[in-house]
Amino acid sequence: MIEIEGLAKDFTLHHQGGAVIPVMAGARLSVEAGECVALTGASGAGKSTLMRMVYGNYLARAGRIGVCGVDVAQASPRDILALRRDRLGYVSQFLRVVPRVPTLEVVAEPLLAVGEDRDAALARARDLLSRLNLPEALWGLSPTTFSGGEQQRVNIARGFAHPYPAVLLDEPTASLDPANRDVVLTLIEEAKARGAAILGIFHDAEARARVCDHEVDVGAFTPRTAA
Ligand SMILES: Nc1ncnc2c1ncn2[C@@H]1O[C@H](COP(=O)(O)OP(=O)(O)OP(=O)(O)O)[C@@H](O)[C@H]1O
Repeated sequence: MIEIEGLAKDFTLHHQGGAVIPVMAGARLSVEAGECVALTGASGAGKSTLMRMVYGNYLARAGRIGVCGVDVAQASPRDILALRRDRLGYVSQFLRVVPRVPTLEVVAEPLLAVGEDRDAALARARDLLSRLNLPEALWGLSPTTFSGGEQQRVNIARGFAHPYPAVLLDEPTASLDPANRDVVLTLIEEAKARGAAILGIFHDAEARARVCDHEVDVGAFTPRTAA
């Protein structure tokens, strides 16, 4: 489902004399269907950089990033957008909200994008928002003014609306109370049970112990020259 081999990344600092900083080399990992793999390693080890390469936001210098039959390292922007629509979900810590779009639509949108029936998409959105304890009074409002934790729950509902075969999670329980954290971990378990391959960053060790099958220490891929 997710197969990474020989992945390398340099950052070129164009505003600092073009200095080239090698941050990753020889990265490899695989996530099978129904598995959740946690990226670990010290701050600055490259966890977020690796996730951004898998999602196609950062270009790799070398290597292969196979996601559901697409090599993201080589794919065209159009193929990456199609992959994100149908097969690869991403729950970041922060919601990027389109102004004036009501919460229910924000959550249903990924389902509508793959051609799901509108009533079914809205029903799924309502179900997720109520499981995540977002008050019904907020569903018709844009999430722009919501609290950090409310926005994170809208983002999680949106990320779990469509049953993507591959999912990236960036600290999905970061600003949640224990009850909502438990709901999110249950959503992750349900996604695994339906065969999703999940790659995530979890600073919450208990969450990692509950849902993750393996850990990959990204520090092992830090080039010596950058250490
Ligand atoms: N856009 C960028 N330009 C230059 N260097 C970058 C950029 N993004 C990340 N880096 C560098 O790449 C390295 C890895 O950063 P990254 O954010 O991936 O680490 P991380 O493991 O996610 O850290 P944290 O746990 O603190 O979030 C760091 O040395 C960082 O300074």
